[in-house]
Amino acid sequence: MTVLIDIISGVREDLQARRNEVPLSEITARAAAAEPVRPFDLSADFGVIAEVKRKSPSRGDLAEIPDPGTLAGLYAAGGARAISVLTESRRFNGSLADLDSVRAAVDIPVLRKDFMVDEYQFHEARAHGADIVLLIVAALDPVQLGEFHALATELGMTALVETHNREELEIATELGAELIGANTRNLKDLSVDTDRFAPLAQLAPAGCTLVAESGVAGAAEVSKYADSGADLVLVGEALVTGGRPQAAVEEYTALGRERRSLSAS
Ligand SMILES: O=P(O)(O)OC[C@@H](O)[C@@H](O)c1c[nH]c2ccccc12
Repeated sequence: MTVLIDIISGVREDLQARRNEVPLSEITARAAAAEPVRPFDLSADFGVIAEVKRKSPSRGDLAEIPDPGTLAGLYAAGGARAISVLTESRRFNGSLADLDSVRAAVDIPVLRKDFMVDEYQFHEARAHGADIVLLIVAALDPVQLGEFHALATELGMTALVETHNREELEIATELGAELIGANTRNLKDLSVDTDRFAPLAQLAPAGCTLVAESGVAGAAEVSKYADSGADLVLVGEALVTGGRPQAAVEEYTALGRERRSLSAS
């Protein structure tokens, strides 16, 4: 069984438990009553989506993060464009409580980073204040992907449509996704190869906002992704383990902007 299928079966079990506590009718009502969405400006300058990530299936425990709100505050002070919060519990040790504390601590958009496979999770994301949700093309059939994209949009959220290869990028393009992620980590075997970004960036539709996901260990990868056309970089591990979250976000943002302006001229 691939890692992705395995993760999703755990996600479905946990979801069933939450659903027994709070039925769909109740979660949709909570979503409708939630704080308004913070719009994510797709036309802004190069930026960093900074992730709150405690653990990962490939690397195990990364950082304790006793207070995700405090970490998010440092990211925001460094100029992060959005905060990504892992809410998957079994492999990433995340939670909706983390999403709540981050949303309360900052005033920039917050991404619920999870394996979204059921309509319930979108209402739940919004009920917990999410402004952006992740849609993983590899995890969904094209019909579901279309339905979930429409649902996220209907709820006012922006969907980050994550791709890993040419075929998935074509599906994201067909969908009309405005925010497309190219993940250099293959979710089927978890290997990262930063060289995967450039060929995908080449294929991205004109006018979309492109996010380079995974594999940023430091400035070198930020430059590499920006030079290949990334509008945003999504960084987890390096920020939670590096000990200087605010300075690193500042540095990556400045560097990416510089590289983008060089490649534009
Ligand atoms: O820690 P990294 O290598 O900076 O990666 C961050 C992010 O790209 C990664 O957490 C991620 C990308 N897509 C995902 C989907 C599910 C869970 C996690 C992810």
